[in-house]
Amino acid sequence: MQITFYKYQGAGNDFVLIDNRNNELKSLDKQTVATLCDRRFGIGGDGLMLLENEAGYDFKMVYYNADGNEGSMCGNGGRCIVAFAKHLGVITDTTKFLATDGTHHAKISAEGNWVSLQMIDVDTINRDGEAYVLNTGSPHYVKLTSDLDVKDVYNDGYAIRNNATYKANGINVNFVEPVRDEEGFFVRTFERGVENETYACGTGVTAVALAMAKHNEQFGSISTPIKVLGGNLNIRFNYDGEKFNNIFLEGPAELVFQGDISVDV
Ligand SMILES: N[C@@H](CCC[C@H](N)C(=O)O)C(=O)O
Repeated sequence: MQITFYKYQGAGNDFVLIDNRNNELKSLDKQTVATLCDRRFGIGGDGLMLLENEAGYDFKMVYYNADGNEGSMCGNGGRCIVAFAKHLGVITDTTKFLATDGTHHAKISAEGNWVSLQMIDVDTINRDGEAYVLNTGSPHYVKLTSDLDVKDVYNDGYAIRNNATYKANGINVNFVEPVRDEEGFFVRTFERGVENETYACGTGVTAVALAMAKHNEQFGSISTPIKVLGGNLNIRFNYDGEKFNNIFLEGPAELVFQGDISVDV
């Protein structure tokens, strides 16, 4: 069967998007998703999303990681699917959609390339040694480090993601360093499901911003700029010393190209 796909990127985290409102794709098997996301044998992407109809919502986001498994929440994917929904005419400038972790509200700029996405509230941050472990829609490990620009993120991230604690369910591993002479942080992430470093991870930078507020005992209404390999993101939230709410992940979401490809379904 021939399908039309759209390739989006948000700060270099890239995705294949498909409009499945007519439910033409009844199911996508693991191998088909992995091949579509393959950078040599397919379109290429860190993940694949289906935009589907859902009663009571503007749309539903169905997210697969590049390895073909259905993933948990993807923050940059969420921002990209909002831009896609605007491109399709499903929404105008605000939206309420359903994802695997629940309801999300978002706003998109008039030009359609800047998305502010509300993330789930967070009330638990655990420790694993010096690292912080929390769930922002996907599970994240956050570790402060130095010399992040030359760090071996692939090997160090792989070792943590595959250690005895995390191997079975996996975890996304974020390394973070404060930016010198500027506000905010530089973050590099080894992503579960891609099983490699990506250029950005939205739920990851959200986890970093919350963990760093706890680490630095910063309370109230907070805005945290974060640099990643693929650009700049910003996280806004409230922290009362126990719970984090009104969490917004903000950044670019751009259509790169579109095309047709044949898939076995
Ligand atoms: N790139 C994503 C994270 C996607 C989910 C993740 N790989 C997982 O299933 O653990 C983001 O922007 O949040």
